[in-house]
Amino acid sequence: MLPILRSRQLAQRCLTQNKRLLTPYSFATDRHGSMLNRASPPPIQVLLTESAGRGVFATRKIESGELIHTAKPVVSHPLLSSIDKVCYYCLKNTPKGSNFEAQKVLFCSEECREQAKGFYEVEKEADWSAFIAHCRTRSLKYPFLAKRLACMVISGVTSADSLNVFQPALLSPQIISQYPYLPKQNSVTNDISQMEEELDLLRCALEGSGMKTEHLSFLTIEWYTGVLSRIRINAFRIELAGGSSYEDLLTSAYASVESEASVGNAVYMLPSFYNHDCDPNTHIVWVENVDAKLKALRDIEKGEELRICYIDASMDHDARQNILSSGFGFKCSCPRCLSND
Ligand SMILES: C[S@@+](CC[C@H](N)C(=O)[O-])C[C@H]1O[C@@H](n2cnc3c(N)ncnc32)[C@H](O)[C@@H]1O
Repeated sequence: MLPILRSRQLAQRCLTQNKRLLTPYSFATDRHGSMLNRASPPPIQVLLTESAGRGVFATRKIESGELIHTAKPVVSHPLLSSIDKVCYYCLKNTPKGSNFEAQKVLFCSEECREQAKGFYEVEKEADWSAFIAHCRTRSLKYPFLAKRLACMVISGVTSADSLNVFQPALLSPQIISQYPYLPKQNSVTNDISQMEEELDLLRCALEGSGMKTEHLSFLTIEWYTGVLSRIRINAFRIELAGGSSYEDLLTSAYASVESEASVGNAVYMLPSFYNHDCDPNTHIVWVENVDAKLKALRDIEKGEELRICYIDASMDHDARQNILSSGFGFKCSCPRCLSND
């Protein structure tokens, strides 16, 4: 899971990493992963790095504070605790009693209700109570993204392999579907047999709604574990900042460390190619809904890699290394870690 940078001081530091640019990686954006700003292409490209797989690089100088690009999610889902507070499609705060309510979920606008048809027409026919109870008792978030993706595949708005472009987690099955920052006493092992149980519950809900078996043939354990493993590494925790200025965004993002203001989770196309740095030059923020904004934290030179911070950068060296190693499967060798800061 990739949370947001919270520290104002860190935003001011200016360390860059010179990475040799290797083979360009050409990516395709689908209708969910497409960028909002179509007027001019964003000043970035995805290339191979020397040691961190693919990464995002500047194609021109980017000014501090510049909005680099925006992105819509490939798949998103509110937290169970937010279902009665935010739009079921775009995660915008939505007062109960809105005209756009549908059964037990809320939509902030007719447009979102329309957009949600891509999964909601399938989802609303099924009884999800057993699946929800399973996830609720284990504090699991990611299976809801897999469930929504499954409904999108069935209704034909996306393909079963739509997440295959993302790097899968090189982690044990035990932690693939875990929320990385759960306190130890709350953590529940989710091994393969538990994932099989989840998949059974997902299938049963869909079969119970009268769905034909041939429409569910993609729901294999390989599909489910592959999807969860990619979600595990590439999903962002959405925290709505709600401010309008850049300063507001930084301040409210910082405040949200205390309040754990997460409203949901989402996977994006381009943002998922950003690598991590404990002293990042780029920041991802959400203002009022799930649409992500990537902003420069300082001047970035042409050819420089753009990196965001996946964790709470205010933690000390050892804590950061531990989380990145156990939660993301890599040893961080950013300049800040190398200097033992
Ligand atoms: C969200 S993905 C970033 C894009 C990824 N490099 C790719 O090729 O798809 C996160 C993964 O990238 C790699 N990664 C990100 N930041 C890294 C870093 N600072 N050092 C080493 N590997 C890193 C790790 O394998 C991590 O699990």
